[in-house]
Amino acid sequence: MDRIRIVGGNRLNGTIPISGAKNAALPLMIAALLTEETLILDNVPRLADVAQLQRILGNHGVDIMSAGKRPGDDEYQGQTLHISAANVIDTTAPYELVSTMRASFWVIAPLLARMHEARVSLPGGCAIGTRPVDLLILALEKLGARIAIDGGYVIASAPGGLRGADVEFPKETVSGTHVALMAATLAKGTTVITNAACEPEIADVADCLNKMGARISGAGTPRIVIEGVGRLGGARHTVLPDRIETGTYAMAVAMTGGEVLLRGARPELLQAALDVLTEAGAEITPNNEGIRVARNGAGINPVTVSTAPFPGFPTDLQAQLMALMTRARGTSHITETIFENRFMHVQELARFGARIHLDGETATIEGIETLRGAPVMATDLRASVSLVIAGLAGEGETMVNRVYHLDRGFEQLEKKLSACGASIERIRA
Ligand SMILES: CC(=O)N[C@H]1[C@@H](OP(=O)(O)OP(=O)(O)OC[C@H]2O[C@@H](n3ccc(=O)[nH]c3=O)[C@H](O)[C@@H]2O)O[C@H](CO)[C@@H](O)[C@@H]1O
Ligand SMILES: C=C(OP(=O)(O)O)C(=O)O
Repeated sequence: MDRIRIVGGNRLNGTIPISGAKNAALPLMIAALLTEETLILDNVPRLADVAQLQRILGNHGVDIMSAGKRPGDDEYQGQTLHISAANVIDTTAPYELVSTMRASFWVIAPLLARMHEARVSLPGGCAIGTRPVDLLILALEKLGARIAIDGGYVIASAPGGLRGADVEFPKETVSGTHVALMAATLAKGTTVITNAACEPEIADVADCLNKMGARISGAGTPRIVIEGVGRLGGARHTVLPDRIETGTYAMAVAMTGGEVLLRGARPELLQAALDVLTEAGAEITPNNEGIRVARNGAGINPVTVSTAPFPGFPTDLQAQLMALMTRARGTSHITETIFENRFMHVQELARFGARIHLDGETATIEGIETLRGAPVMATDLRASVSLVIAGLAGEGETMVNRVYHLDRGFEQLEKKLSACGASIERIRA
């Protein structure tokens, strides 16, 4: 497996283009199953998860054409996918394909809504907690689906089609909201989702569904109303910029010092994280090209932060913030409220000399002046990139093993960072 080698100590200076959001691109690709017409998606990031979802959709009989680059496109330009689910030939999503990626389970919603049946393996994904799918099943049952679990598969059917209903989530769930939203677009009658997740990726998917002919209002708020329609058609939609990639590079700059323009980033997608970075001592300046992040001279201030659903501080930036705080001038506290076991990076950050104490869902980080490079490995995507951030500041060499996880969510990470002066390279297996 490939590895990433970093020699720490360089400041970051330059421009980093921000890619399309993984967590919007995946449900948008899945939404193509709702129509026999072609859905065209622009700004789709080139990621392992996108490639894996292409395989999964291919197994259902979906045709995906990826348009090549045009003259004038730069090397970071996202791809354009033409996705056509004219003929769904198989409503089963098998274990071998679904087990590596959480979001692939969500195909259950469009398959049920359009084909009235689905057989989908229980999902895998990042090892950050138990991650049940009970709330997704609850939502589909509310919409009239019959569901059984057999041999590790969720078997769902709705012989006469789904029916609109009130779906009230007992806790906010991004996956539950995506599934309920997609399923309700083709249900008979009106669906009202309450306590819906408000993440920007949900609003982006709803925007695209509306372009396809759906009738959705309120996406991005806790109450979404969907009036079911008989069919959806084709559309063209651009994936919104990745707020987690944006926050990750902003933290990398705050860690190393320097000044970087995060091109194409949108501040309103991650205001809570930008506020924390300002408190930590970074200068954040949104402009019409993106967000400029700088830290010149000043040290890193400690912070106290709890993760929370949008618009709070995202759990997907928790590990990166923790890496940054290992070098703060004082003691920080970070509480993880979304996933019960999202601290796999703690023991790996300790290899750099970081001082972190875990007590239940709160980590106490005692900042130190100097991290030292080390061989490290992580078992999930955001934990892996937190090790890259630590490596960029660590004295000497860091080797990040198992980069498979990084490739799931960060497009051309080593190229983007080395273009800004980092000493970072991929060592191919
Ligand atoms: C592909 C994608 O978009 N992944 C994101 C999505 O994950 P994901 O959609 O899995 O996250 P959810 O919002 O659904 O999960 C939030 C919490 O609800 C729990 N839960 C969820 C569903 C369920 O049926 N039962 C249940 O108990 C989960 O275990 C977790 O503790 O949102 C998370 C929270 O912002 C992010 O960290 C992930 O990057
Ligand atoms: C946890 C993540 O992904 P997934 O939900 O696919 O595991 C993530 O994007 O940080």
